[in-house]
Amino acid sequence: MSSLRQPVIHLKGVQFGWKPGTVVLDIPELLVNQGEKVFIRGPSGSGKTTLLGLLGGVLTPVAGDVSVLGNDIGRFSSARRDHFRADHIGFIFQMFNLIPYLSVIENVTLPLGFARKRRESVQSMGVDAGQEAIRLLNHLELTDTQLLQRPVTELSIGQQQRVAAARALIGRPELVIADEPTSALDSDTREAFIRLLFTECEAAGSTLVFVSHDSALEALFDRSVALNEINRASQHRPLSAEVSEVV
Ligand SMILES: Nc1ncnc2c1ncn2[C@@H]1O[C@H](COP(=O)(O)OP(=O)(O)OP(=O)(O)O)[C@@H](O)[C@H]1O
Repeated sequence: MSSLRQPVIHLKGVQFGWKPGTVVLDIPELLVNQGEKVFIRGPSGSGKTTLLGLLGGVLTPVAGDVSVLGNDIGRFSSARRDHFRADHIGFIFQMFNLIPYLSVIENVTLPLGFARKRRESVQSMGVDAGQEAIRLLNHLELTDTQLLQRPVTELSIGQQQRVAAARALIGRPELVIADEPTSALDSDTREAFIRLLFTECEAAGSTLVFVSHDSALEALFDRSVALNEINRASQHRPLSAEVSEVV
């Protein structure tokens, strides 16, 4: 059951370890409200990507609740989590994960093939998938029509990053998760990208969780969360022996 008043993310008593007896994350509570743009910072190896894996239902906690849009996704079956992720969450990965043999537009429309809800969202706008991809790409300042037909491998890193953002945003997912998508860019380009991303998240009503170790970016966001401050595991407290490995 979901309602507009529920937070988009609510982690409660969440623990995760990659191996039995080890703990990477031990987070008593984390709340992110609808429409917030939250920056999560932490040094390399502090568990930022692991946290995003839990939020996206790619990983499941060994203890606690991972509630996304009012759904305790840690208790979903793997297939249900895959559907939930496709329908409700847009990801921007550090390495972008674009498909090299597809064109720019095909890369952007790709998630719609797996996500009925996002497909319907595009249909409800009275446009087709290709038109919506072009609209988003134009908003992200990729306007050269010839470039949009080309394989993504022919694009610069900054251009690929904006393609990855358009792919995450298409179909207006409620949650957009970005994992260090600016690390390959200079600081001016980084900030310009983040501002474009904010504008599009606001237009779509999407909540944004953005992870980075680059604290120069945090002032741009509504809120900044230091992972080490909310994560008791950063004090190297071992998990209880009965905790089993998470696959
Ligand atoms: N697939 C995995 N199997 C085992 N251990 C892992 C795996 N992925 C990450 N880890 C470990 O979990 C810890 C947190 O890693 P994670 O990638 O979440 O950190 P991070 O904060 O995102 O780092 P970075 O900023 O370098 O990307 C590290 O000690 C890492 O070695």
